[in-house]
Amino acid sequence: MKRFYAPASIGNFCVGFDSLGAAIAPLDGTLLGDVVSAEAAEQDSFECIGPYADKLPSRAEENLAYQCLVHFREHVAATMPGVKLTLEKRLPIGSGLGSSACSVVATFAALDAFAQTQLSQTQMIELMADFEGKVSGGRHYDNITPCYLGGLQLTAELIPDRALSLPSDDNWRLVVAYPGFALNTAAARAVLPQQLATHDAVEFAQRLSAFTFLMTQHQFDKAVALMRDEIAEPSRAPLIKGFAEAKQSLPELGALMVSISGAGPTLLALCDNDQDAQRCQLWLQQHYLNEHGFSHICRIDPQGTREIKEGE
Ligand SMILES: Nc1ncnc2c1ncn2[C@@H]1O[C@H](COP(=O)(O)OP(=O)(O)OP(=O)(O)O)[C@@H](O)[C@H]1O
Ligand SMILES: N[C@@H](CCO)C(=O)O
Repeated sequence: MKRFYAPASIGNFCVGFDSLGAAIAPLDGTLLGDVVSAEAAEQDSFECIGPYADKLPSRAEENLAYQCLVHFREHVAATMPGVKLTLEKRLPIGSGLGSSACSVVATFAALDAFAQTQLSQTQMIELMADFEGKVSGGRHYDNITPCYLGGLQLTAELIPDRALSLPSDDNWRLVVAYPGFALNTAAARAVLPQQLATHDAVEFAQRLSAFTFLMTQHQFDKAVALMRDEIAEPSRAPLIKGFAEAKQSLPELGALMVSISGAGPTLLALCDNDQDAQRCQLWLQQHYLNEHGFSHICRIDPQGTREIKEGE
């Protein structure tokens, strides 16, 4: 049996709309992501279990993981033996934590290992991005690539091998708070501006290129000081109850930057020490989460998708 874990990720990472993303790992060791297993069977079958399984369509045909299996058999490994695919859905849907990417990445990683197809990194990322594009209303790589490869990734079709891995500060504490309601990614993309003024496009390019350069130079404080999202946040913030208040309150508690994770509604607060992160987390627990929400203090997950043992 092949069993793979794919971690949650933060799309956009504030300054890199559709182009920058980070895989995350809670400091307390919680597996914040989906798990997929592939085991030999007489014929193909699919099961979806786990805490968020009941939030997905009940028909296998509508589940992305099953769609990935059908595609893999038809287009990649026609002679693969029969497989029982099980998705353990551990991330909420429409969370801004790359939930669909997690299922897609874990499924293709498990199938590639099960069928011993040994696809290249680029082939895998392209397969995965096709499926992400199907549901989110746009083909973007910023959840797929960090989820698959780990780390902080500058990622796009025009980038060699689709990904450039950036260093990050070991002191960073990423406080993520999922408020407990869903925001559909396609809906959150529909409110984005259709066009950018030349000045805004130039400033976006300047900000992302300076951020990237400073990160490669390990000048993390200067890089963080540049972090602003003027592309997506202005039009998405009104869709997220409580975001504006959090953005105002958290810097006083030590957050160096407050932004929307991916398409939202998960909020990201960046701190550089545990005490500030704990203060921000407490505020978010008290003011941002409903009874279905959760929060974690995370670091960047350097590993990305990986094989795990049964029971892990
Ligand atoms: N295995 C799956 N995981 C997640 N979504 C799935 C899956 N299978 C089917 N879907 C459907 O795909 C859509 C995913 O919606 P959306 O893109 O908003 O969510 P998301 O990827 O979870 O968002 P985010 O990237 O912000 O976490 C939903 O309609 C959901 O029902
Ligand atoms: N870059 C994508 C991420 C979706 O999680 C967006 O912001 O729409």
